[in-house]
Amino acid sequence: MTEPVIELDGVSKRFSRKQDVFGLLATRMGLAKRPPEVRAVEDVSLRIMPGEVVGLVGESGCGKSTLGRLVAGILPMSDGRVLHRGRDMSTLSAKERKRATLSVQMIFQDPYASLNPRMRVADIVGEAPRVHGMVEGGYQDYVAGQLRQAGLDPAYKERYPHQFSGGQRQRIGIARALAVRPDFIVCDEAVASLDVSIQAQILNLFMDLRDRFNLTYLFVSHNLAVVQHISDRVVIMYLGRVVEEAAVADIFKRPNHPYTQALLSELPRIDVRRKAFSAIKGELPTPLSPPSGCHFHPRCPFAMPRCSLERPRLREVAPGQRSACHLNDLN
Ligand SMILES: Nc1ncnc2c1ncn2[C@@H]1O[C@H](COP(=O)(O)OP(=O)(O)OP(=O)(O)O)[C@@H](O)[C@H]1O
Repeated sequence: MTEPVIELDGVSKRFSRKQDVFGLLATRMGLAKRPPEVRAVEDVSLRIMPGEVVGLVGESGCGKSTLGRLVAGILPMSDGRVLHRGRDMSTLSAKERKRATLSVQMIFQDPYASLNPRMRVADIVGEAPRVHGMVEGGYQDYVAGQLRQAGLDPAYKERYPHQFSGGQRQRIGIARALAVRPDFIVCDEAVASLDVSIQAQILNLFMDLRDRFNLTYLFVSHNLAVVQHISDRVVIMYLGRVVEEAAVADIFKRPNHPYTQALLSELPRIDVRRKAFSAIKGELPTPLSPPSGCHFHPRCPFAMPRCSLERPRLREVAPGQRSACHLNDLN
């Protein structure tokens, strides 16, 4: 059986909320409770297979970026394990971990903020492979090759990031990520800040690179049209939990979870039968004190008494489609 490139096993992330100095003193002296925790990601298990593009979708604040950062290893977990090609990242030796960390790269929404403005493009792209002894042939040729691969003219390699357009900067970010030869890339809203025509070019570049280098992607986005275009499989998150996952065609044709249905109803061309959900009721509750049971129940038009009491488990509702909703037990 093929092994997943990335596997998450019960991954959670809690952030402790900052307190002011009086709150901190009161907590230290035992006069006040510990500061409340933000449960950004709760018990997520996921397998991503070689060559797959998995779209990660949900409203703002539901934990997508946090999950992406946990996968990329740039944020420590509170609980759970992330396995890269079957190996638990936390149990690797320092040398092995360095190699595994390089294998999983991240591309961010704001290419400008993620590039050092004082570094020339050649160094932005070439520094990590040079430090890690990955440069094949001459350094200048290696950098030129990496830039070319991302669709940039190597003649500009002595320039600084501010001398490039938004789309070109994102290509620099892509060249930097690819230069250390990853097999898995987390794209966190990687095209969200670009014009629509540039978005299409960058999405096509991601697809070309996947085919050329056998890459696997976790594609974090709140744009359903982009996710539909690029993904093989879609994972829907709500308030830190995965509520549904399925092949892209199944998610868009027959969404199971009421939250997925509500999200899709915001796409204009979706089946009118789902118009009952045309806007998701109410605001996303705070992850400081999420609703009991199914987190979605206060906003769900189908909520039953059980939904506020018991957390629904993700279970298979059709081949390859898993959903966490008590309604499925009524069928
Ligand atoms: N460093 C942090 N410290 C405290 N809370 C945090 C931190 N990072 C994220 N959070 C909280 O964790 C929750 C999930 O945030 P996250 O950014 O992962 O969501 P998201 O779905 O990616 O949203 P967006 O699309 O707006 O980026 C939010 O309530 C956020 O405020």
